[in-house]
Amino acid sequence: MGVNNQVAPVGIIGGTGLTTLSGLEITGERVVDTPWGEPSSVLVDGLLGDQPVVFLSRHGNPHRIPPHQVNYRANLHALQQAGVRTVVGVNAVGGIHADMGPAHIVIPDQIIDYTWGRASTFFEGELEETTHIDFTFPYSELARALLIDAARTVGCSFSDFGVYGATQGPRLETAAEVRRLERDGCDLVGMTGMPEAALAAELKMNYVCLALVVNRAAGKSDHIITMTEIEVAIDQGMSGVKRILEIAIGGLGALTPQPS
Ligand SMILES: CSC[C@H]1O[C@H](OP(=O)(O)O)[C@H](O)[C@@H]1O
Ligand code: HPA
Repeated sequence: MGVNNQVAPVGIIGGTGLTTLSGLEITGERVVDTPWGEPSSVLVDGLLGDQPVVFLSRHGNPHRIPPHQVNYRANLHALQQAGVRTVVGVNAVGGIHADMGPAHIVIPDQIIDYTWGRASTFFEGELEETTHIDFTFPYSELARALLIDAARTVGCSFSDFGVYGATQGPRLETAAEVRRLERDGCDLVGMTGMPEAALAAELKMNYVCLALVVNRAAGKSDHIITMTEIEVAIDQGMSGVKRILEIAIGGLGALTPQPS
């Protein structure tokens, strides 16, 4: 994996708080279908600066698809068909690590999957051979480096590491569940990180997560979690997420696909 001069569109999957991407100069919208069903939203084609982008809203637009019912396979397949080689998954998360409070941005380096019952692989049905992809490093290190450099330039509060614990949802966790996640080594908790990351890897796409902490995880503050505090953190932090994307996007577009 490296960089080249051929520009491919970058896929951005927007999550909670990023149903549309302001700043994207929209050039078109496509309703697409895939062998795995319909993606969550239309594909929005546009330019972020000079860089072609394909934007997809993970929970639909308006936000209506809960995390356990997102058709992750259709979303990733649709982006691949659109020529995307690199995908940025933007995620709202709960912070477990003490330094990861509301409006903090995290570019995680690892993930633990606690989800169940989701369609989590393209390798099923009548196959010619069994395939086991390597998933040691679930996020593209080159893409992470670009986001980390961009976050430094923005000067926002961010962490360049973090283990994302992907829970089933749609309910939030109990305090004891969060303590277990912490013992397991999770720094963040969200509901959509998997199988999105693994499906991108199966398609040999570069995948990276750009996470915005929108609340302290259950039991990690002196109050229960409210949608109001989440909305406040989104208002405070999403502008930083967008600035990071704007700065990193050209470099992300130049990344080549993962080697076979
Ligand atoms: C209380 S908000 C929970 C909701 O937000 C996150 O979505 P996304 O990762 O798409 O930004 C989380 O995973 C849940 O789906
Ligand atoms: O606390 C949380 N838990 C799971 N997913 C989340 N998405 C935002 N906050 C959270």
